[in-house]
Amino acid sequence: MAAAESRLMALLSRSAPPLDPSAPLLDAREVAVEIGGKRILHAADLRVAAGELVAIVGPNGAGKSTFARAVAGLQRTSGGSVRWSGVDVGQLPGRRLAQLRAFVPQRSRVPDGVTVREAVRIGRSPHIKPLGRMMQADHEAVERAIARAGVERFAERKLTTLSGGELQRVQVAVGLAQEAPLLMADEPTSHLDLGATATLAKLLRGLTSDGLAVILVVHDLSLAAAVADRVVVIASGRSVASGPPADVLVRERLAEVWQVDAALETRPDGHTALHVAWLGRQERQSEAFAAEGAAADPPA
Ligand SMILES: Nc1ncnc2c1ncn2[C@@H]1O[C@H](COP(=O)(O)OP(=O)(O)OP(=O)(O)O)[C@@H](O)[C@H]1O
Repeated sequence: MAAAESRLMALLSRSAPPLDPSAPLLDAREVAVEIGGKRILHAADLRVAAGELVAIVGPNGAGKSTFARAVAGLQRTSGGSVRWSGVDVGQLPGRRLAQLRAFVPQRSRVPDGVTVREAVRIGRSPHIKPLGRMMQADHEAVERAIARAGVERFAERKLTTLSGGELQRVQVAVGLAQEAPLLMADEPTSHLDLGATATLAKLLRGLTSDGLAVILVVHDLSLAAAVADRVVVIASGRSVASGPPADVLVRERLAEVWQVDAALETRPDGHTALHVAWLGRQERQSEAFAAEGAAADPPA
């Protein structure tokens, strides 16, 4: 047998090592990523267990999406380790990985001519055998995902005709149809209005009540504080803090990482708010001085 042929046979027959149910669902340590010879991610850690919702937060360009893609096995790493139920991500063939985690991307290519229902069916494909057909259970999973993400109303519409918020909910439905034990979503609320954001927050929390794990990359810190069991802060390509939102999103850290004067308020009834000095103390003072000056100046 030619060498290339035997390599192909080995690849096709490659079976992944068995998962270790006692290991964390996801255990990522000191993950580093280089793109085009440039270090994008230096060292980021993330551990997630079943039933947990972990929010990844951090400033623009900090490396959150790169980290999420790296742990999902969608981005080559240059250092550290990523293990899913004890197995190195590099040893998990694509279909196997797709049965462990669903990934809802921040942006995705919208193919021409595909309806919402067809897109959600594609999300179910990791469960369909190669050259196989969808079974009754697969159709049911697709309909469940469509209903749970609240996209029934436009299920027959073409993806290209949807608004940004509608498309985002469809992407969540595509992820849900995968019925993986962990759902990762990169900024799934960036186009959603207040009500749709609250609905999605309840949906994600509901998944954890069903024993699933959720990783949410999100900018809205008050939302992160409301829904997450833990937050991981990424700054300049490193995870710099991890823990319960009230412990991590403290005033000093908000000032250090986001350079804003802000404080998170978490009330016992579950309401959260981020109080931000939007214009900063100095600007507000100088504005006050300007106003005082204008009042003192006699009209010309
Ligand atoms: N393919 C690429 N080529 C070059 N640079 C890249 C590439 N992908 C990401 N980067 C850079 O890596 C850094 C981290 O990007 P990433 O998208 O992970 O940040 P982020 O924290 O998710 O940002 P945001 O909150 O703005 O979405 C950014 O400076 C980005 O420009």
